[in-house]
Amino acid sequence: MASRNINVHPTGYHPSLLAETTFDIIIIGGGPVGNFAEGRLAKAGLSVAVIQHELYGGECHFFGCIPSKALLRPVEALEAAKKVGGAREAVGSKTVVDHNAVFNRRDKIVDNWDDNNWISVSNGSSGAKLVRGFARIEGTRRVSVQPNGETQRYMLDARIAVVAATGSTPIVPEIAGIEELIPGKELWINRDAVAFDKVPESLIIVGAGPVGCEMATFYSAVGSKVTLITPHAEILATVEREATEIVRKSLEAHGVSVKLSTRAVKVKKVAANSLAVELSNGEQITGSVLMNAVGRRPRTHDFGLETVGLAGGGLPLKTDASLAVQTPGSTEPWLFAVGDVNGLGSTTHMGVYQARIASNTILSIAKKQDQAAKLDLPTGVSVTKSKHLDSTFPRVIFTEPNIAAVGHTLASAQTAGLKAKAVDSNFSIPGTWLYGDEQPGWARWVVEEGTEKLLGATFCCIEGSEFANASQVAIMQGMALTDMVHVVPPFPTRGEVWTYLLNAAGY
Ligand SMILES: Cc1cc2nc3c(=O)[nH]c(=O)nc-3n(C[C@H](O)[C@H](O)[C@H](O)COP(=O)(O)OP(=O)(O)OC[C@H]3O[C@@H](n4cnc5c(N)ncnc54)[C@H](O)[C@@H]3O)c2cc1C
Ligand SMILES: NC(=O)c1ccc[n+]([C@@H]2O[C@H](COP(=O)([O-])OP(=O)(O)OC[C@H]3O[C@@H](n4cnc5c(N)ncnc54)[C@H](O)[C@@H]3O)[C@@H](O)[C@H]2O)c1
Repeated sequence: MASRNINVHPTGYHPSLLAETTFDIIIIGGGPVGNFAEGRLAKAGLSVAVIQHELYGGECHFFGCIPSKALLRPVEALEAAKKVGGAREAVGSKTVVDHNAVFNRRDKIVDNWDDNNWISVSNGSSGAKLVRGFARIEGTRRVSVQPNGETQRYMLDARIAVVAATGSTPIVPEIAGIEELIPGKELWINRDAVAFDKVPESLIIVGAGPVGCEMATFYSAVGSKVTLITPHAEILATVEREATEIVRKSLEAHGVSVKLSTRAVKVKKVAANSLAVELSNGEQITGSVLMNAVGRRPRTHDFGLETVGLAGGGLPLKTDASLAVQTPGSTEPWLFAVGDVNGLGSTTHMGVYQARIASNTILSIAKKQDQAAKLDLPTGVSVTKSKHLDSTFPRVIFTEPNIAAVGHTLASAQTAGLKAKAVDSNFSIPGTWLYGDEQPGWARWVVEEGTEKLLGATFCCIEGSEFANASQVAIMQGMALTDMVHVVPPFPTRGEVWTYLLNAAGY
């Protein structure tokens, strides 16, 4: 990340300063998922150490969700205002947001990449001990910490459990010549894209998943000439096609050149600030920066997993429904894996859900070990099993318009062997006319034939990030359309699309 100073306060949390080296719980990774587990376990009365070698708050807080949404929200607000007569005249002829103001606001939101503030907010209220350094597993319930820039490893022991919350790292695509590019300048990963403070003249994004599409949305909205490349027949390949078509057309209307069904195979510097990229279909394109957005893999390499008979090397840590990892030779679970490191729906919200379940399991183990007297067990500690994650996994993609989805798409339901049908509606409803003019929008419920149970939902509309929440509850409760008829959204809101979906299904 060439353009920013990162302040990780290496000295304040050195392992040599620890008064004790045995804790009830050791959490490895201080991202949002480790932060959640730390709070739930330490507040209940367990002694907890959390080991973090980079910024406390993790990828999400400093290089993922938070800065990317800080960049995207002003774009969304401008797009929404442009759709409402009265507000439209007030914002005038502006087609792009003021990028300097957006960057300044983003910098404040991420505390200028200094984690002091987040340490005092999150770690300060949890009561856990923060230790700065790189952690490795060194056997059952044993962990070493290597401070940044040092070779010595300090040993810590856990009485009850070790929680792996180490997140993920970007995959590097196979593109000939990519190793010649200067990281942070000519070659971006997410860290560069969300932390940059200038608008590149042109940006070539490889990969059209959530990261690629969200960054294409932002950089095109501030005037960069963006090319988005995907090997799939449509962007956002795992989302309902009708929704992704709306988003692609919106990107194209904002000047993004979308290259479908092709790959970047070769990159070459042709001049200062100029790269030439060859695509697998023979096309040549140029741009000043190449952004790698082809996905992430669990951070399990160089993690000592072989010392407990497990494979690392970027493979996910496999868990049971309690988020416990089975380790050869252990009868009582002691290793837990939560968040991106287990590969089960790599988003902050799913990681935090898993951390709640894992923490409850750990607290239940602590209670069994006669520690109940010292524990202040939270209500709900008995919930120690996660539900089948694929069936209810909610996701939001913060493009223009947003896509909010939960559970199955029609295609994924059919692939899973379910007899499913689609019920669709557009957003031509009174709530939308009031919300703004000429808004794109589309919604789908995926319903099981015969039982009429809801299996999945997708909503694509402006400022639509919260739309899938009610459908998630319906799926979780096993609700059928016959029950959903009695759920009444208020008039005149865009939430009434629920009623129009019921109409379309014949209810
Ligand atoms: C650009 C971008 C935008 C995103 N937007 C969203 C969004 O809007 N909503 C959403 O839900 N998700 C989003 N995500 C995904 C989200 O960031 C991740 O799912 C989330 O950060 C996972 O949290 P985590 O705690 O598991 O891992 P991380 O946030 O990666 O934190 C793990 C931390 O552990 C540390 N660590 C790793 N190994 C060790 C070790 N051995 N010793 C010590 N420390 C270690 C790392 O330094 C890291 O900071 C986005 C991701 C990206 C890249
Ligand atoms: N709003 C959100 O919740 C949000 C936003 C951003 C990221 N995330 C999460 O962060 C993680 C990373 O996101 P992402 O978009 O980087 O990964 P992704 O895996 O979701 O998408 C990457 C895409 O790149 C494609 N791809 C693979 N190799 C390629 C190549 N050589 N050339 C071109 N395309 C290639 C993949 O098939 C895939 O479609 C995901 O788990 C995502 O859910 C979430």
